[in-house]
Amino acid sequence: MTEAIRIEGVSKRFGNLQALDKISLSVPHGSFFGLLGPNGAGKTTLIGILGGLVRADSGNASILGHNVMGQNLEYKRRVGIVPQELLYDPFFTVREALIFQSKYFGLHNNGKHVDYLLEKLHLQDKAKINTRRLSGGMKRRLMIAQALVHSPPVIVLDEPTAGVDINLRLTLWDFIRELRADGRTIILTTHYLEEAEELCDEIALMRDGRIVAQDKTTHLLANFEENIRVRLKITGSVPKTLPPHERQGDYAIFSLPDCSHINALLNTVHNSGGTITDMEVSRADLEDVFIAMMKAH
Ligand SMILES: Nc1ncnc2c1ncn2[C@@H]1O[C@H](COP(=O)(O)OP(=O)(O)OP(=O)(O)O)[C@@H](O)[C@H]1O
Repeated sequence: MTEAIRIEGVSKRFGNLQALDKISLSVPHGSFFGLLGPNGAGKTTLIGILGGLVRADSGNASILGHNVMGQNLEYKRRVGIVPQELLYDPFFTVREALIFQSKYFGLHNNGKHVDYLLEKLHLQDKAKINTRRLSGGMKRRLMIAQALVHSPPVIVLDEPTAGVDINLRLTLWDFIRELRADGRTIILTTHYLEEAEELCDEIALMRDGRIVAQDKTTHLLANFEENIRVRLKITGSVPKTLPPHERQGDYAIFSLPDCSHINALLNTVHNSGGTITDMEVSRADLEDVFIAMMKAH
């Protein structure tokens, strides 16, 4: 598989703050890639470098083989970036803004594609409204449409669902999945980890300007050592020799490597005269992996 994005040893300082520290990352073309990390990890700075908005101090980055750091702006045709902040031009209607954006790319007859984007992003009935009059969620949809006017093969979405209601979030993901099925590469940052777990086939976890893990989502979950979570409510005599656990009110929470350890746990409770009055078993999710990784680094 070719690489949609290649980042090699990219560093960026803001004054005393090392926002990015020799980041290297490879995003396969055609993948749905999640870039996750706590506030301030450096995700937006890295995306800014890919979009030519932030100048790296050192390192290299390319999109589909086109360097993003030199004078050649050819890479801009290959990528559509949806930034986190709501940026819009208050002088245009929604449709005018998209037609205008198309012209930046030399697309002078882009009306059909603009109408397609308006429909897919549920903005048709807002087409003739001034962008100032859009709600926050609608402005975000307009920004997504703006990033797609030139049908870029690589799409970078920095928290696209922040401030978007649940119905729209679902339709938005359907649309993004369609784009992906069409062969595009999607790079996503989000703080909704269940969203990342469902959508992304590969994930990089960032912290303090560094990548602390990068793997297929299924591998990250399968290799997590505390894969099974058992929540028990024990009444009667609570055994003194319980394996390590956390307390949550009346419940004891156990993290086990796999299901084969459940029997031994239940036997320990039973043999000491304890009674289990409630039990819940769940698999670790991306949030558990994320929290454990952040603690470890
Ligand atoms: N222009 C700037 N000047 C100074 N510091 C900056 C600038 N841009 C970002 N930073 C700092 O760099 C660090 C990384 O910020 P960045 O926005 O890349 O993080 P992030 O992972 O996108 O966070 P969030 O999840 O909150 O969006 C932060 O400590 C931030 O305060």
